[in-house]
Amino acid sequence: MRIVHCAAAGFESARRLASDEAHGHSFTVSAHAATGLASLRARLHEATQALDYRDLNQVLPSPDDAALADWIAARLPMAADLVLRSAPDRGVERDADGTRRIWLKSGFEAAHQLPHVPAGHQCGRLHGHGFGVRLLADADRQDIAALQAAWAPLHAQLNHAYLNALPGLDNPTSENLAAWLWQRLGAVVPGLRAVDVFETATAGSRYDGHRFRIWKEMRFEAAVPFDGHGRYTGHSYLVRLHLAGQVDARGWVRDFGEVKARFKPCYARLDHHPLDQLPGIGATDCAGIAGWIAAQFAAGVPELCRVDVLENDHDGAECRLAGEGA
Ligand SMILES: Nc1nc2c(c(=O)[nH]1)N=C([C@H](O)[C@H](O)COP(=O)(O)OP(=O)(O)OP(=O)(O)O)CN2
Repeated sequence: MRIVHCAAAGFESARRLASDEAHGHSFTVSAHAATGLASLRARLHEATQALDYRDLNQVLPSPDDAALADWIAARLPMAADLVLRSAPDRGVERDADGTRRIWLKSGFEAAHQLPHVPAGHQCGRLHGHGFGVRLLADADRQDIAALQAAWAPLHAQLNHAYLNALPGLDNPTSENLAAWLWQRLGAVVPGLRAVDVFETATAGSRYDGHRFRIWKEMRFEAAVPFDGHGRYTGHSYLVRLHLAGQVDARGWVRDFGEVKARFKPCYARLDHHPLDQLPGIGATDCAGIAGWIAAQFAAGVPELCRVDVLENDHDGAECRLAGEGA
């Protein structure tokens, strides 16, 4: 089990890239590091403040997303993974070892039904979603324009379609959709690293050519000690459970609904409670809460590979288990 702390910051800047007119962005960057949360927060803030309301071409010769992530990483005192977002649909991930992946987010609106779910399951009925899709590819081998070009014909095929009618998608679970997209994009996108499918605002699946990782999010409201003098504060927490594995005969790793149902007893102990009174909890920061949830939940769900807990839009922690850098 490995705890990774997360901090995030934003900056508003202008830049001009080779093919562009000068224009502005609201950038956000989140940093993920195993040690030194206070220093991570402070130095991330310092680095992003140095870019705020700046002409980025005065800072870097070619301030593309990957170069900006390198610039910020060089100003952090510890090894950190970064996720930089230059617009809602694009950005770059930079691992602590310098590996960089660009990402493009898009979506489509479609109808489907899942033919292999148990009788009475809501997803056996004809229904639909505004699906999100995120493509990740090596930054040194791909650019956003090439990803957009590769995605366009697939968008045309999926948007406003009945997914079950498309060849190869007779069982269109999030997992099968991610694998279907991977098969079609792999041939035309050298350096493709992963395909994410966001089925709802709270659930989705990643396929990286080898394994699936699904996630389900829930929110809970809780109190935590604020200082050493008996004062409490509270947060609306987000918990994101990740499960990794292969798909079964139903076409999923585990039903999102089952993940939620299995989490229910744990959820009941968190929601509308003071977290310092949970039996067995150590620290009540996000790291402590994520570790506590992982310990409670992992026994019944061997596919659990990561638990994220965020106390607001900026601050959180990940508890990484087997196969996720634990
Ligand atoms: N592993 C998977 N599980 C489920 C899939 C899937 O593709 N892979 N799909 C479905 C349904 O299509 C469903 O619409 C989405 O599931 P769920 O998250 O349970 O939906 P809700 O919006 O009802 O979730 P709440 O958080 O309870 O509002 C089911 N499972």
